[in-house]
Amino acid sequence: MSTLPIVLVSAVALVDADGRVLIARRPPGKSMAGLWEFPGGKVEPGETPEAALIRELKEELGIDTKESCLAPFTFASHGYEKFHLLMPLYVCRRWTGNVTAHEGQEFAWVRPARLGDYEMPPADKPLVAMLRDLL
Ligand SMILES: Nc1nc2c([nH]c(=O)n2[C@H]2C[C@H](O)[C@@H](COP(=O)(O)OP(=O)(O)OP(=O)(O)O)O2)c(=O)[nH]1
Repeated sequence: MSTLPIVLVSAVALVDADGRVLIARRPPGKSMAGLWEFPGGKVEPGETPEAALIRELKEELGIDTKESCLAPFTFASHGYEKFHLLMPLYVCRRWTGNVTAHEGQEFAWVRPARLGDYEMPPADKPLVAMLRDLL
């Protein structure tokens, strides 16, 4: 049996009016630097996954959304070497403010069919397939 800690990370596919999805590039110095990911981050103790996302979207992108605008879509359950990632993925089509790189990150708005052109963490592969087929 694995004794790896389970790390809960909330992530979101922000979808714009043209049906494109926002991905962000992991900055140098972090684990998996240079890979593209869905915005989000670790859920802190005492926080709900939705509250974590609302917080991260404000911190990372400078946008505001609310819980009722976060629709559960699917999740990733992936064994990394040092931890097991459990990552709910929400879809969000309504927010206020303009997406701006608050933490110096690079962004891309991408059609679901083109997400495969961007290198993403292994946990994200099944998520990309689901977005491509179901979004
Ligand atoms: N936000 C986000 N994280 C992802 C995705 N796919 C994936 O494997 N992860 C992993 C990368 C990190 O290990 C973790 C998110 O942690 P984080 O972004 O909040 O924190 P971090 O980079 O400072 O953490 P660390 O891994 O450098 O310790 O989840 C994704 O699509 N979006």
